[in-house]
Amino acid sequence: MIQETARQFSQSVLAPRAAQLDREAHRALLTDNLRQLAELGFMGLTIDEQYGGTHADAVAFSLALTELGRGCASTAVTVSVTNMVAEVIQAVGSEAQKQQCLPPLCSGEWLAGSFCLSESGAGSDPASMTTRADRDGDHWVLNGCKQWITSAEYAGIFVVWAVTDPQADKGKGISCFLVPADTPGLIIGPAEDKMGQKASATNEVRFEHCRIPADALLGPIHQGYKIAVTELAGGRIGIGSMALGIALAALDTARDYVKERVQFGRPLADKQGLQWMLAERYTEMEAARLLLLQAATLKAAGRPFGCEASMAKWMATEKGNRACYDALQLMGGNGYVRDFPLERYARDIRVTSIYEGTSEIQKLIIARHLLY
Ligand SMILES: CC(C)(COP(=O)(O)OP(=O)(O)OC[C@H]1O[C@@H](n2cnc3c(N)ncnc32)[C@H](O)[C@@H]1OP(=O)(O)O)[C@@H](O)C(=O)NCCC(=O)NCCSC(=O)C1=CCCCC1
Repeated sequence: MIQETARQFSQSVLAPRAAQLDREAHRALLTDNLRQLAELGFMGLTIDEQYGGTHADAVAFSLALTELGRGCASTAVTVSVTNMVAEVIQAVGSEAQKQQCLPPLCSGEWLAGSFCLSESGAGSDPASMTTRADRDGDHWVLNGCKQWITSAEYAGIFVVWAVTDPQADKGKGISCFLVPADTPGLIIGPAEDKMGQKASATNEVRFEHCRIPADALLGPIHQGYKIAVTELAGGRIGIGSMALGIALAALDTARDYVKERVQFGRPLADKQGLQWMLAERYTEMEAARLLLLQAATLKAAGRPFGCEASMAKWMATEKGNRACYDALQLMGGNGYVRDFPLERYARDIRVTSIYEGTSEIQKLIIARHLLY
């Protein structure tokens, strides 16, 4: 039911608006998409009903993200990150923090949540972050700068990682905090001018003597890094699922095109070389789908799923990029112009093998599971 609802919304609302969102980096349309998705229950998919969530599982989350990715990547990534933010609050938050944050996130009162982990010097290696949280009486004081923060300019709540024990071994002195958007000292920089996913804002977020109460600590003190890597694994299912959706949209467009387009007196679809391109790419995306569903099934069952999530993300994003490349190639010049959506799909999918852990980081995680 969730998959079908996502599919219908994606086809009827997201896809017709996606070109305009892309061309104009159209925040108002994105906002409208997000409000409607919140009403349909997509902002707290795995959150308990008592907090306003949909109480579905990771499999439903994956299926939904694939459908949303087919329609509009800018919208899909915002849904994926906001669900990840809601999940971390549900997983490690106190009862008061859940009551404070989850209903507004799930209902759309807060348009989005932001996940503030990366810094300019701490991307693939987030444990080397330098943002500090220093205790001052009944408060923590945040100082530092986060980069590549999805949705920062319209997020209602920020989950922020900062060093609380600079003397500790690497990764052992980091804690996690909840910071509402209107907190003095939280400063949002201008949005990056990106290659794709243009309607989704990506900002720098600075903390300048940003005072938050002691009870803004999210989860146990100094355990923040473990919380981050655990949540990233779940987020990778979302990003991989979205990449699958973008790739399938590209392949479906190219498949329809080669059936119509006539060259040398026959439809392009009759050329075996082009048939094989489609056969290979659809097969790879089917493999990605099964890996994603395997990772999601393990997560839903409460079993370890980190390696499987990395395998699924690697497959969906690397092969998805290849699928978009080939789909564009199949459409020739028409793939390269904005009259058709292929060039947007190719730009939108590119970042999926970079963010939420690069393909190289996914292989590092997989290799660790295989070898140690
Ligand atoms: C895996 C990694 C490459 C390397 O980890 P290290 O070697 O530093 O840490 P290591 O020694 O592996 O681990 C620390 C503790 O943590 C436990 N644990 C790990 N995974 C898990 C897990 N899955 N579940 C539970 N525990 C886990 C580990 O056991 C260890 O605990 P211990 O100290 O032994 O008690 C990690 O750094 C990583 O992943 N980078 C990519 C970051 C990256 O992906 N950003 C993306 C930022 S967000 C982003 O890009 C977005 C883009 C747009 C959408 C929103 C987000």
